[in-house]
Formats: sequence, C-alpha cells, structure tokens
Amino acid sequence: MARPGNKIIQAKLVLLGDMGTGKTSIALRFVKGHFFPNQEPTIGAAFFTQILSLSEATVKFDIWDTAGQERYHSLAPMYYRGAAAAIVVYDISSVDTFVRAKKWVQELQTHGNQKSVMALVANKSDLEPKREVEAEVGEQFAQENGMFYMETSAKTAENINELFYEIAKRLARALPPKPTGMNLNSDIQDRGRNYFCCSA
Ligand SMILES: Nc1nc2c(ncn2[C@@H]2O[C@H](COP(=O)(O)OP(=O)(O)OP(=O)(O)O)[C@@H](O)[C@H]2O)c(=O)[nH]1
Repeated sequence: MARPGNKIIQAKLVLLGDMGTGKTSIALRFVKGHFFPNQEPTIGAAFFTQILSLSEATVKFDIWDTAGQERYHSLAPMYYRGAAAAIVVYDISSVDTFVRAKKWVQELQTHGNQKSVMALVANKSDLEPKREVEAEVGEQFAQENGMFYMETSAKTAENINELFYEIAKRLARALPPKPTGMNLNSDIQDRGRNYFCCSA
C-alpha cells in the first residue's frame, strides 16, 4: 500500500537469461511466495505486478518474464525496451548460462535503456555442491558492467525480496528530489516526476 506523501514510481522490469535459469521461479517467489520444482518453460513471456513500499517511495513493478528458449530471442527487445530495470539471470550450476548472461548484458548495453538499473543474478544458490561459476567471477563481471550482483535461490527464497528491494531503492534514488518552496507549477512538475521515462 502507498504511504501517504511519498513518491509513487511505476517501473517496467524485465527478466532475461538462458532457459531454465529460474526467471519465472524468481518472479513467482517474489509475487506469490511460491516455488514449483517442476515449473514449466515460459512461452513468449509472462507478466506479473507487485508493489513494494519503501520509506522514501512506493514502487509499482510491471514485471516482464521473458522466455529463455532461443526461438523466442527475437521477442526480447519488446520487453527490455524502455525498461527501468533489468535482471539478467544465470544458474550457478551451469557455466553455459553464465556465458549466455554475458551476451544478454552486451545486448542490453547496445540496444536497451542506458539508464536502467541492472542486476546480475546468480540463481540456484542452493545448488552449492554443483557450482560451476564462482561468486567472485560473477561479481567482477557485474562490477565491470555497472550492475549490482546478487546470489539468489527461488527454491529457498534466499535474497529474493532483497533483490527487488535493492532495485526499488536504486529506482527511488534515481528520481530527482521533490522541489521545495513555493512553485506555481509544482503540481504539473510533480506529476511528471512520478513515472520513469520509457524511451530506450
Ligand atoms: N534448485 C533450484 N531449482 C530452481 C531454482 N529456481 C528455479 N529452479 C528450477 O529450475 C527449473 C526452471 O525454472 P524456471 O523458473 O522455469 O526457469 P526460466 O528461466 O523461467 O525458464 P524459461 O521459461 O525456459 O526461460 C524449474 O524446474 C525450477 O523449479 C532455484 O533457485 N534452485
């Protein structure tokens, strides 16, 4: 629920990454608190909404969960274009998915919204014994590419809420502060400030 007096931010968020890395599971864990061990692959894309209230802002997420299968790759620009935030997901137990994540980051840097908040998410942290990608490797790549890094598990819920809180906080910080003092145009200005601009 929106807290009286604070900013309301409507933010388009896109989940990208190789098939089977856990994009839908992350979204479902965040939005519904559920995890399905036999989650079906996404066809095309799925859409979720969720609201997060911070002390400084209320963030309304429009979440686009894209399909990781290669045959849907050409649809992805529709979902990442104009996104205020992007989460690129890989699976810590598969180095191939990390390679794919790097390609997604390159694509976002070339064709995506340059001002978006970007997160690199190393999912399936519960599969530690099968780990193929060390945390330092993911962390370094994120740092070099202006992203923040987080290890999550949709299965155990580790860091799932933290991931979206961090994005919400960064989005709230990116908005200019509310004007102070008397300003005859403040109503019009305030209305303009509440939404992230959607041009890529
Ligand atoms: N152990 C473990 N399994 C997970 C985790 N997240 C997802 N899975 C499983 O991994 C499989 C794929 O998960 P999805 O959420 O469908 O992955 P996706 O990235 O949305 O896949 P696509 O729709 O094909 O792009 C499912 O069997 C999930 O139950 C996790 O954190 N840990």
